[in-house]
Amino acid sequence: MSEMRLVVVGASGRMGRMLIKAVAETEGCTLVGAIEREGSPALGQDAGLLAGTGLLDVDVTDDPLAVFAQADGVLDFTAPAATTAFAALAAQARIVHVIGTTGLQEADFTKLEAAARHARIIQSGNMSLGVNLLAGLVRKVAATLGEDFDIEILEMHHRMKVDAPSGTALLLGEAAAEGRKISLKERSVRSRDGHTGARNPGDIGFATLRGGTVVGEHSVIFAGAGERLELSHRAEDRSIFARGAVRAALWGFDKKPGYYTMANVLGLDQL
Ligand SMILES: NC(=O)C1=CN([C@@H]2O[C@H](COP(=O)(O)OP(=O)(O)OC[C@H]3O[C@@H](n4cnc5c(N)ncnc54)[C@H](O)[C@@H]3O)[C@@H](O)[C@H]2O)C=CC1
Ligand SMILES: O=C(O)C1=N[C@H](C(=O)O)C[C@H](O)C1
Repeated sequence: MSEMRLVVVGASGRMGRMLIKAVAETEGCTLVGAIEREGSPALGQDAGLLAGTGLLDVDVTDDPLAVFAQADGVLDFTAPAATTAFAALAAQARIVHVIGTTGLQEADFTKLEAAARHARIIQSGNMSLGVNLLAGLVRKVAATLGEDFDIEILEMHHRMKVDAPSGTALLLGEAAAEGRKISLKERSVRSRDGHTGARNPGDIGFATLRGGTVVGEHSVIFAGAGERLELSHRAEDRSIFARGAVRAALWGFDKKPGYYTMANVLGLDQL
């Protein structure tokens, strides 16, 4: 099979630079484009120099249409409005679109599902092996323990993160809700303040911490009477997400158009 030609969008972001490096270091793929938003100071710079890998002879541009036409896949860790626009372009170009962007709302997911009629969309709030394995464990524990164990999800991220709860916290909440056979939308409690009254049995609570340079920490707490079980993941380096995204793109290369997740890529969908 020929080398997969990949584009990184959001090239100068924290994840964008990690993705450029991961593509450059992975066999079987090659970087053919790097996209940034209009007005970004990174425009015109060499993507490799930007990412600290050495010259790659790929200039950062703000013209995705021309670049997607020459590519097999796009790696996208940007922002919801950008991601839905890139999905439409990926559908037009019939390519793989790996989406790590979080903070997506229902209307955004509807657009991504429409794009998945022609693109191979692989979307996940967390591209690491550890978190996707954790989600499987959470689903099993939630199914095993009854409603007398309260589920609370705690996350901490760096001070620059703009969305809450994190995509990972929501992914873990969905796994817990699936295990319990309830709807997360109906049972999630996103914040508490003031006289809230006692906790409703069966709710799934979320708590968010932000500060410093924390890459990403998540705990799912099952709190019962007299005992507590905690399942946790700590990301120590953003490269785990970037390597996961490149692995997802390579996995998607020979797949049919559709909407896939990291659990499909990692073969954890039956867990
Ligand atoms: N699913 C996962 O495993 C992970 C997801 N993320 C998510 O990825 C996203 C980005 O995170 P960071 O890299 O930390 O943020 P960042 O703010 O450092 O990077 C985002 C980049 O996207 C660019 N961008 C925004 N709109 C654009 C457009 N229309 N065209 C081209 N570029 C555009 C920005 O200029 C910026 O350089 C967030 O939603 C974050 O939560 C982050 C890490 C792991
Ligand atoms: O913004 C981040 O940094 C991260 N975002 C993802 C999320 O929202 O869960 C994944 C990871 O935890 C880092």
